[in-house]
Amino acid sequence: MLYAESTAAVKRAGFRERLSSGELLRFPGAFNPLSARLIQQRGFDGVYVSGAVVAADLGLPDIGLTTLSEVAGRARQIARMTELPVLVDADTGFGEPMNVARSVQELEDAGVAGVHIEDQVNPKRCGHLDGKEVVDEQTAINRIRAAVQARRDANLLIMARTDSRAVAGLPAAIDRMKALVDAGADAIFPEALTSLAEFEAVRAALDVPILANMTEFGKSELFTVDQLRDVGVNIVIWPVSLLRLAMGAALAGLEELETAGSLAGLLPRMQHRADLYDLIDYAGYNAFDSGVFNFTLEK
Ligand SMILES: C[C@](O)(C(=O)O)[C@H](CC(=O)O)C(=O)O
Ligand SMILES: [Mg+2]
Repeated sequence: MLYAESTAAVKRAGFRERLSSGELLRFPGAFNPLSARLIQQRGFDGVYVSGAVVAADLGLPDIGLTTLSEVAGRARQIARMTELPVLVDADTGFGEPMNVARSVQELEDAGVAGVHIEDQVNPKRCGHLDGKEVVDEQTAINRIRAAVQARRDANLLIMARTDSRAVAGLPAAIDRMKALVDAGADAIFPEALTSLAEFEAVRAALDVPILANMTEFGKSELFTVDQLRDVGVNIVIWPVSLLRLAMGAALAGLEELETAGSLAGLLPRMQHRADLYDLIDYAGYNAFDSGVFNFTLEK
């Protein structure tokens, strides 16, 4: 009932422990707190909060228009509804290194277990689009140093994302990744790698956990969990996938309404009321105050 039982500190410590085991952790992106609960119910390892999804949800493109407050607010709503660790996309950190520091503290207060900060210039864009630009290495390092110094819980994972692969090629990108690890990054998000061999090369060059971004319609082939595990990836995200699936289903529903005039034919494709109530633990509220919330439902 109500919010998750685990504190943020417990979730962060658990995340660190699982990461140190070297296994591959699966983090689908939640587009709202309810979908985060579905991710948890299905036994995934963590929840990703995508900047692209926060923006798209507001009807905006992913070009750095969303504010720290909007992202932290969404991250807080999601983190408090799941026992799983939440990894949040902090884009470029929302400004200069001092802004990065404040962003990290705000997101830490929101209860997330990890934050990633990238080296794109502002205005940024999706890492799988052409025409990206990255800041110079010292600026990228300064962002990560500021993030590391700002956290108050040493278990908050600071992940450095670099978009340099598409801009400067893999060898230069790997040099930058090493510099970001030296600056204190706990993990690396090598954006827009194109092949499993590239993940293997990054794995061989670094001693910290690495993340694979399996976003659709981008530059990366959609590798399987097994393929990514075999090349030593530690976290895989499907950042926008649930939103894409949900929007696809919503469109199909609207088309059915237009043509059939009723949604009766789509009932088998819908989440049943009973499953929704299960996901939000309606029974827990019923037990808390059966005088007000009692309700039974046949499926
Ligand atoms: C991971 C990402 O940063 C996100 O915001 O989810 C995006 C995903 C996308 O736009 O497909 C990205 O830049 O890769
Ligand atoms: Mg993003």
